[in-house]
Amino acid sequence: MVETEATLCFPLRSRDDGSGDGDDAEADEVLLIEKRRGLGEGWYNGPGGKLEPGETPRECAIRETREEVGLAVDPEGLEKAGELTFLLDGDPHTFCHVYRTRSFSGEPTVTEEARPEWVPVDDVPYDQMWEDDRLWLPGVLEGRTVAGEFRFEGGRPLDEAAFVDHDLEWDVAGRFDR
Ligand SMILES: Nc1nc2c([nH]c(=O)n2[C@H]2C[C@H](O)[C@@H](COP(=O)(O)OP(=O)(O)OP(=O)(O)O)O2)c(=O)[nH]1
Repeated sequence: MVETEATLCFPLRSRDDGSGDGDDAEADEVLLIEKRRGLGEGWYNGPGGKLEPGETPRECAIRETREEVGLAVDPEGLEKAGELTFLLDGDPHTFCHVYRTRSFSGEPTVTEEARPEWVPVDDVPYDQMWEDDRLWLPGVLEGRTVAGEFRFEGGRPLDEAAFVDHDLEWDVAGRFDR
């Protein structure tokens, strides 16, 4: 099986926590999408998708975020947060570059592919996401870096396979070359 290269991008913003208690505590929110078609349809995820020929992962993350939710991400502020390998029945299926950013402009809009939604980082709907996300996304949203391998079995497409096990390494920024 030929491995696909893909990206995910998690835009973050700070919001007044609304407690009205007089301090300036801010709660972070992350822009998730409800995916409206393709792999992972009906689940929440970050904007993202497969690399096009000749495209770098960073270019792909920026393009997909623009196409799926209409946000213009500033390349300078795009921070590499993870590299995830998804294996299906023992074979590499997708290698996914994960980014986060606080530098973008525009307002998220609904497209044919995605319905965007700002979600508090401590209230991410992990029960409506890929099963592995609860293992790595909380750390990514806290600012950490991660390298992970996730093994799925017994099906094609990937989103109908069973998640069987994983390996994770944290704080691996030195390993990322782009
Ligand atoms: N959060 C998360 N994302 C995943 C997992 N596995 C996985 O492939 N993805 C991501 C990588 C890609 O961003 C996305 C799949 O690519 P895609 O959105 O282009 O797929 P698609 O089939 O809809 O492609 P297309 O028809 O639009 O070309 O899903 C996972 O376990 N967790």
